[in-house]
Amino acid sequence: MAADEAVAIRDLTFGYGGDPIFDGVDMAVAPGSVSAIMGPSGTGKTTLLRLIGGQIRPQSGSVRVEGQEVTTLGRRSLFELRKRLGMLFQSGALFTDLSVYDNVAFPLREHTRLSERVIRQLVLLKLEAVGLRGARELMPAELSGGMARRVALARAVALDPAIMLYDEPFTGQDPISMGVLVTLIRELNDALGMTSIIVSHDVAETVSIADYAYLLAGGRVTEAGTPAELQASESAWTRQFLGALPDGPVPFHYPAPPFREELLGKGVRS
Ligand SMILES: Nc1ncnc2c1ncn2[C@@H]1O[C@H](COP(=O)(O)OP(=O)(O)OP(=O)(O)O)[C@@H](O)[C@H]1O
Repeated sequence: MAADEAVAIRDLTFGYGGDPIFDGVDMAVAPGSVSAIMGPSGTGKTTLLRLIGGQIRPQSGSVRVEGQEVTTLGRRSLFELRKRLGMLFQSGALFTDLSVYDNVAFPLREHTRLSERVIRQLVLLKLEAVGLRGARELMPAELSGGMARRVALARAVALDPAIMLYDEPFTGQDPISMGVLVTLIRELNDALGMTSIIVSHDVAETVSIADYAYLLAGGRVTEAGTPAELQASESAWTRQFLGALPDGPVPFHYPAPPFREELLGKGVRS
């Protein structure tokens, strides 16, 4: 079934058992776009990716991926759907006992019946796309952190997913590797005709390649728009968040009595 939206979320509510994490989330991700999901720690960004991937089910609401309702899919259909979803998570380590080549070949050998000759073409193509065709014989222990993340990216797109989900893809990277990854994510999205959703605390880098960004807070999407629209937002909170400003509606200072009073010992018991 053709879908106007790569991912469409409507009136989503979810909680792990305690307080609800989502209370009416709506989101519409256009095919071919790069979208950023941002928000303070603990607002549920990773949880939202898990709901999109069908790893967890919401209490109510709808999550459609390429027109398919994920929340009611059975195991077999979910398995099929996941082949269309690529995931690059911060914790997604490489198999340490497999070479770079075999790491990228792994999903192809696992999920397809392609011959080794075809698999070789595909692996070399993906490694070329991330600039590491020449590193195919290396073992993961011989790679820098940036190279390892790029191999993981090549592995994540090995099956040509329609949608790529990234969870904190830049964490732990030096500025050069981060710049390479940022550009790569955008280029791969466009070259492979994917849709990408990125959860990241690296606001400036993520926004620099995003077509659209969602800010999550308090169980909802508090603001959504193009980076330019968000930068021009009337909300002081949004501007503070996007500009990484230390002070604003989210105060720098934990609530405390006036400093002068404390220095002078007023109201201090000990
Ligand atoms: N498996 C789980 N069981 C119970 N609670 C969980 C589970 N996973 C996450 N949580 C809680 O759900 C809330 C949202 O977590 P989540 O990791 O989705 O947030 P996040 O926005 O991705 O955070 P961060 O930016 O710090 O990575 C947090 O309060 C977290 O403690």
